[in-house]
Amino acid sequence: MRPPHSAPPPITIKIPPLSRPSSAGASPAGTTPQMPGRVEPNARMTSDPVVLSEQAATPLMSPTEMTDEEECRRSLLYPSTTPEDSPAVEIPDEDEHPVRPLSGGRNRGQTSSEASSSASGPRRSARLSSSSASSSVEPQEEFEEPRRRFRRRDPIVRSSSEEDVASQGGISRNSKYAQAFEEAGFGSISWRKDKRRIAKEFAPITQLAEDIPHDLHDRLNSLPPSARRAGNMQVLIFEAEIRANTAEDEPNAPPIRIINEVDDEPTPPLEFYYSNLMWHGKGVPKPDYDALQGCGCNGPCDPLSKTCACVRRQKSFLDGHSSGFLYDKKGKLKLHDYPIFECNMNCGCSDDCPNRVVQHGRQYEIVIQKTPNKGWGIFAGTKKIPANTYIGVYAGEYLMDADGEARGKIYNKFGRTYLFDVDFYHVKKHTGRKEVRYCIDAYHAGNFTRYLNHSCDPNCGINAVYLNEANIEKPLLAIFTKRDIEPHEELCFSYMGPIDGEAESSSDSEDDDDDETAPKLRNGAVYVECQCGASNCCGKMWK
Ligand SMILES: C[S@@+](CC[C@H](N)C(=O)[O-])C[C@H]1O[C@@H](n2cnc3c(N)ncnc32)[C@H](O)[C@@H]1O
Repeated sequence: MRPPHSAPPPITIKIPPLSRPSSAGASPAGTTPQMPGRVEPNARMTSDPVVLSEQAATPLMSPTEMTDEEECRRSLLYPSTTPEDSPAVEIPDEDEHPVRPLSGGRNRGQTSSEASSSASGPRRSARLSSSSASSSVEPQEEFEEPRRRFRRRDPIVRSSSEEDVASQGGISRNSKYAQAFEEAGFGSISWRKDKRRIAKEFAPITQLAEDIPHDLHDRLNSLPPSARRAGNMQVLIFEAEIRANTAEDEPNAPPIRIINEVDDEPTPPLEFYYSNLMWHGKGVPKPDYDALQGCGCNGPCDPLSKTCACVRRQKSFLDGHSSGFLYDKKGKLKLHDYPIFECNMNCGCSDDCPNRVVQHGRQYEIVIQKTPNKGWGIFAGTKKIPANTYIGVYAGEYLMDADGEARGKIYNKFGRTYLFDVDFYHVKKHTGRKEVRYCIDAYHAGNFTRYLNHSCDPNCGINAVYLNEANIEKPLLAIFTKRDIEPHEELCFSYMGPIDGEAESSSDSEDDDDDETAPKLRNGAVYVECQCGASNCCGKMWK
């Protein structure tokens, strides 16, 4: 359970730390993520052309001050819990927290009580966003009821249709077997009639932010750096963790390699749980399956269909700029910056439907590689990646915006941001709400996309995509290439979102340091000069 909301300072979120001191209060060597010289503003990545608000933040700290700051960070990120906050056993209910966006299932990690009892590790943060406003909005739904891990399900006999189940090896409803089953207390259902119910039963489980596992990194971080480096162990374990944690939702994705030819840091800091999933924070509603509309197509959907519900829904969000689905026959994106509505678990169409791309996962090799001046980045592998190819989902914690704001202030102290505002134009238009309601934080959980650096001339873009989610305010953030990517070329997107107007004046700078690359203080937040190297570089990553 999370601590009481009343406790100041404003952060009331408790996330299980990935790195945890072995004894109370002390952080052993290697447990604290290092942030050599990279400093970020309280900025958010954005996909909409919105001006980012510059928030108060502390300036860069000296190493000594950083050490002193650790206790502060811990108390902010992982406030201590009272006994009533930490029930002895919490058993999640799959009904209450169903689905996750990408296909496949995953075991849950620790319960929140286990997590809170071990909380204390330091974290860094900052935020990425698709636009920039901020707001604290009343949650639609809260996970406050006790959760049960197991629920009893009445046994059922599944049959796809009355006519042909027997020929497929199934049990027809009229067969003697079905009668025997029913006499024994088993019900029977048919696919045609009970499609939605069956889909819901097999829907993926919603992951909760409070359950983000951290034991693997805790163990690794408790080892001295020399031990972690022996035999390339840290790299091998990092790469293996990626494979293990994505095996279900990206079974066909080429393996991700980690390369550093710049310095001797073996991998990025061991500070997050590698996952392609969305981990729901407090107050964030579970995915809405009930209102999720599916099409009734058989086999692959026809993009020219006049009756397919998914074609019609997609069309209604295209403002006449395209027709059919947003993917062509090869699964390439036809139009950037528009929301994508893929066929979903309530659809009758087949798995090879052209409107299922993101849900099939990454198909191209990518590499996590250290850059000389921007920290870690994402690069193409040995093969060219064609334009308009799906790369990955910006995975992490789905948070209420107010929680993102609070985290952002802490993250500023570390100078890196993984917060991303979900502030797409179509969401604002659809809801009539200008404020950002949710954000995604890839600091504690996320995938390789958290290493995508900013470029003023980006070769990738971000589209809102809806898989198994009817809530227009909760899309996934899918990254697509915007042009052909050469082998070994770095992949970047714009942290400012699509640039459709003049960048905001930087006259509000509080620091007129002559050194162009020195971190700048603006309204208390620390900014780093953009190092993208593009010919049109405007020198900054944030509006
Ligand atoms: C989302 S992280 C990207 C991954 C990051 N490089 C890392 O090592 O974790 C954003 C941070 O990367 C760095 N960064 C990204 N793009 C940059 C750029 N164009 N110039 C300088 N630093 C950049 C900044 O420190 C920024 O806060």
